[in-house]
Amino acid sequence: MPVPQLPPFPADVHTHPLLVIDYDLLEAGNQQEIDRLWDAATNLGFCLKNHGVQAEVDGMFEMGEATMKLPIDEKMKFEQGDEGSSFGYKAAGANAVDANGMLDTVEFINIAKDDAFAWPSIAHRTYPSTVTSRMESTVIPFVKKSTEINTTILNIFNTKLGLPEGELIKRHNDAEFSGSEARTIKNPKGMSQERTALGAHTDFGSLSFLHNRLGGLQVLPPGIDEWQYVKPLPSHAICNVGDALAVLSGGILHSNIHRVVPPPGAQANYERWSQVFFTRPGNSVILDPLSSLSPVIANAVQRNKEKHSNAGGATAQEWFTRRIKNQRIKNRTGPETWHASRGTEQGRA
Ligand SMILES: O=C(O)CCC(=O)C(=O)O
Ligand SMILES: [Fe+2]
Repeated sequence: MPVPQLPPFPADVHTHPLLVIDYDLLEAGNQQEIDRLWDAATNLGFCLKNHGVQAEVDGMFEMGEATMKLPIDEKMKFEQGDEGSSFGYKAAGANAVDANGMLDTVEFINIAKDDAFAWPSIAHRTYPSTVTSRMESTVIPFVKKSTEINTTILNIFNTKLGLPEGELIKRHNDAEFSGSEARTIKNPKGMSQERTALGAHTDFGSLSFLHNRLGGLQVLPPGIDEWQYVKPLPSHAICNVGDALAVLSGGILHSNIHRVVPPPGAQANYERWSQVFFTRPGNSVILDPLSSLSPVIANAVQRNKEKHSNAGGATAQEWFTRRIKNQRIKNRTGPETWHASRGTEQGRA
C-alpha cells in the first residue's frame, strides 16, 4: 500500500454528503434500495458500500505505486500521446486544468478494459512490466468485478428509464471496443493549496466507480456555486454518472461536475492516490437521447429542452477523443482549446 497511516479528513471542513447505497441489497433486488439509488443518481453521485472489490482496489494501488516508481523514461515509453487516446501513461503537467492553460499535477496509468479482457493478446496497446506482471493477479479481477457492478447499476437504470430490457447493456457490450478503462492516479504530497490537481470536469462515459483514501475530490452540485469536498469513507466507492448516460437518458441522469485539489489539512502532507474504473459505451454508440425507445426519456427531453445536454449525435468514440485531445497541453492554442474539451458542464466549469 502506498500510504500505511493517514491522518483523518479534518473535522472542520465542510463536506457534501453522498447517499450511501448498499450494493448487497441492490444485487438482492431490494426495491427500497433500488429506489434510493435512483434518487441519488438523479440528483448527485452516490457512495457504494459492500461492493466486494476492496482487495482488488488495494492490489491496484500497489500496482500504481510500483508503476509510478519506474524511471520517467520508462513511463514515457507508454505515454498516451496527443491524438485523443486515453490508454497508457499520462505524465503530470500533460493536461490543462482550466481555460488559462494551468498545468495539472497528477500522473496516472490507464489500462483499457479491452486490453485486460484480451490478455495475453493486445487489443489496443502495451503497458509497463509493473502492469503486465499483475495483469492476471490484480488488473483483470479488478476490471471484471468493476464491470459487473456497473452492469448491475446500468440494468437498474434501464428499468427506471422505462427502456426495453437490455438496451443500456447492449450499448456497453464487451464484444465491442470502447473507452472503458481502469485508472490509478497519484498526486504528489505537499502541493500548494492554490494548485488544482485535476481540472473541473464531468466524466466522459457512463459510470465511474471511484476509490479514494484522502480528501481532495470536490463537487459542484446543481444550483450551488461553491466547490464542496466529498469525504472519503473507508471501503466505500464513489459512483458518478458521466456524460454518455446524461445524454442517453435525456438529462434524467446528471453528469456530476467535479475536480481534484490537494487534500485538506494534515492530509496535504501525503501522496494522494485514487483508483477509478470508467464504464464507457461501445465506440460506435451514438450519443443521442433514447427517446424513441422510452416515453419517460421522450418526456424528459421535452421538459428539459433548454438545459438538456446534447452531444449532437456524436459517437461515444468521437465524444471521448475530442475531450481527451483538447485537454492535452501540447494541443493548446488558447482558451478555445479548453472550451473544445468540454462535455455536459454547460458553462459551469
Ligand atoms: O481522484 C479522484 O478522486 C477523481 C478522479 C477523476 O475525477 C477522474 O479521473 O476523472
Ligand atoms: Fe472524473
